[in-house]
Amino acid sequence: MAQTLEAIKYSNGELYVLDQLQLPHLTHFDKVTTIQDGHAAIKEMKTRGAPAIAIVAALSLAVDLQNRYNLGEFDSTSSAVEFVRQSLEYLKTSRPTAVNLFDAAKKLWLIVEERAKIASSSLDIVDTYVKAAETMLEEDVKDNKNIGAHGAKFILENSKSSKVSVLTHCNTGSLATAGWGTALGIIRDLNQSGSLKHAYCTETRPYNQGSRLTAYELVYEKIPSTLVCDSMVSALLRQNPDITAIVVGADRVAANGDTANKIGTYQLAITAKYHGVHFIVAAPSTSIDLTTKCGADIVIEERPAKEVVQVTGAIVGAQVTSDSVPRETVQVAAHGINVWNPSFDVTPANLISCVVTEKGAIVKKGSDEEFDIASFLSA
Ligand SMILES: CSC[C@@H](O)[C@@H](O)C(=O)COP(=O)(O)O
Repeated sequence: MAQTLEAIKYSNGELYVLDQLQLPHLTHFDKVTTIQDGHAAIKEMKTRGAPAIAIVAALSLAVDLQNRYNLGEFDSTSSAVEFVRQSLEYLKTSRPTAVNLFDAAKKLWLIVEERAKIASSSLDIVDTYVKAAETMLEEDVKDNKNIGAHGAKFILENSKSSKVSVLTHCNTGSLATAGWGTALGIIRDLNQSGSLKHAYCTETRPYNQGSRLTAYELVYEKIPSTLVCDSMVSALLRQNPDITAIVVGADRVAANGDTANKIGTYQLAITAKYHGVHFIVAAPSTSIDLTTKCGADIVIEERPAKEVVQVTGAIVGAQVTSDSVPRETVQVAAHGINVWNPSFDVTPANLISCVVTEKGAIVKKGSDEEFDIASFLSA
């Protein structure tokens, strides 16, 4: 089986981030040396996907801190601590919806704040922060593999057939995480065990994470798969009773199970319910925000109108080299039309069959058919 793709390369204090705006045409890594580079990569969506956003933010501060320490910029322990605090606040302003970034910033700050009570030098603070950020990178791949295994088990246990077809939305794979992926990790797991009949991925308008990124991952790993436009899913489910489940990721799961994910997820959940197809949310527990009671409290990012009215792609037939692919941006909508471009929507918990985390599959219990996520996580 082919190696999974990599979006984040980090070693010896150096960070390179795959520029996903160039995919699927060109593999180009940008070197990230400052928190400003990390912030821009996230805001411009060169790197995206809830777990990857958190990890790139955390590691951009790790490299920035080390560089500043080597240049002698911290004259005291408290100056290093203050730099960490301000940098985490700044990184949190890059994108608002995915909770993983806020969760990571909170955990990293708590570790540094605790260490600051006994640290005798700025180096101690730098080392403590860097180690904590590196641990997040390592943990994410482990968590994704567990999500993949739990999700595949849930689907197979709830299917009449030993080989299943599934549909996914947006990109939740190696490109959206430190590796392997969440919802796409479930597809990988099913494929690896010979239990996947076919995977379908949506285009995921307007930003096309499905056709540009998920399709790229599926083709790269030779997973049997088909791309459909977002508007084709209901027709596909009606025509193809083999599709057992729709699996999606999450940017934030509220305490009651309401889930913010890529725009278009909600309509998939409605059609899944109508067609009797399992609707599965796959996410690390770091995507669960128990402080947000329900979906109405989740801040939904709105993106620029140009992402809807324009399309950028490689020019068909143009001369391609290993480091450049001629690309063109064209206007596809009528000039002057008003645009609404929310990047995410909220799927109510009552449309979700199960939330799969690295700790297992959370299903609804009792006659009121509600998730008890807090008890599951604390068990
Ligand atoms: C494992 S990634 C989960 C989600 O972050 C994913 O489904 C998604 O909505 C990504 O949105 P994006 O705008 O590309 O960052």
